[in-house]
Amino acid sequence: MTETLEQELQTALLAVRQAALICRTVQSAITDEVLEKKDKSPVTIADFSSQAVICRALHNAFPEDPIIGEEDAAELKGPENREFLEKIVAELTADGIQDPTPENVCTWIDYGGAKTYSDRFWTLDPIDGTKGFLRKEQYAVSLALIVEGKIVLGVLGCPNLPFPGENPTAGTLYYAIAGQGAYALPLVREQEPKRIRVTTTSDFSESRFCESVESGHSSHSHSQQLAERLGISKEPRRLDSQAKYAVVAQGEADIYMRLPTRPGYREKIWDHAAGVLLVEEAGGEVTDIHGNPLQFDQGYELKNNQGVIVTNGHLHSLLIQSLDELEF
Ligand SMILES: Nc1ncnc2c1ncn2[C@@H]1O[C@H](COP(=O)(O)O)[C@@H](O)[C@H]1OP(=O)(O)O
Ligand SMILES: [Mg+2]
Ligand SMILES: [Mg+2]
Ligand SMILES: [Mg+2]
Repeated sequence: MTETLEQELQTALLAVRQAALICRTVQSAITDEVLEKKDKSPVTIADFSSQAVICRALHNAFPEDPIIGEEDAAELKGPENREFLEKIVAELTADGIQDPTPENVCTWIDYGGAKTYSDRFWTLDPIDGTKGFLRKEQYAVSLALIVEGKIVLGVLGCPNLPFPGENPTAGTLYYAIAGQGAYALPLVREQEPKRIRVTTTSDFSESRFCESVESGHSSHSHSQQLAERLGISKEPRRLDSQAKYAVVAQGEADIYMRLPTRPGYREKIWDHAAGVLLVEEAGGEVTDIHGNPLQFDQGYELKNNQGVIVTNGHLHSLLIQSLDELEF
């Protein structure tokens, strides 16, 4: 990568930080402001507010860049959801965003409406782990830039993950640029970025894995069988969202398993892109369950991949081999 991506990095860090702080405000006040999407998954004022501010910032800085975002404003435009839209407007007004009229908010959200692959695009999950967000547990704001099918920049805002090596619940902002390493910044405090690295564990008996809280997103029974086969005895760490990638990248777990619960599900690119680069730049390895690289040039889904396996690198090939043998 000869380009420095400095402007992209600064724009992305500023936007994700702002969105993460908005999410934190909404999470601390959360009541029952949830919409149900067509696929029955929840979406909140914070998901829409986060997508609005990030897409607005990206559009201002890089008007030509398509954004493949998770949410769209279609449902917000219906009269039955006017009150919900007004709440987003009120939230963005309180956050000091300029001119957040209902129309502008919908326009900003829909900047994230690209669906197809292009040579250079952003992908955004305004809140990854909405279920964790609603439980007041882990969630992440995830943004990545993909150029010619390769993830070149990833930013992950994790408002409820403590800064590595510190206790307070102040939250952490992670970023990685291809070829330049993975870093953590406190979400609120000004500080030099701290380089993060995966563990050097090469023995499964000393390893710990993490996985989804939701057994509907990743099979807990299969991960347990695999753990037994490999001699992993430590309890898994269960947490929502791409925070799992951050936990592996900063060496707090050695493995993240995402094992399919049904054959037809295809992972979405915004659920992985930022996390993948973070782990790779921290020295780790990411593939699907068959050991194939994740392909980010197939549109909004990882069409040619099934599940995801993330490790510190040392444990990767043996883990994939055991998965193969288990033939789930
Ligand atoms: N059957 C499934 N398998 C894997 N991931 C899923 C499945 N259904 C939903 N998801 C996605 O898992 C992500 C959360 O993952 P985690 O459990 O690791 O926190 C969400 O983005 C969610 O997408 P969606 O936004 O459509 O709900
Ligand atoms: Mg969702
Ligand atoms: Mg989401
Ligand atoms: Mg998600």
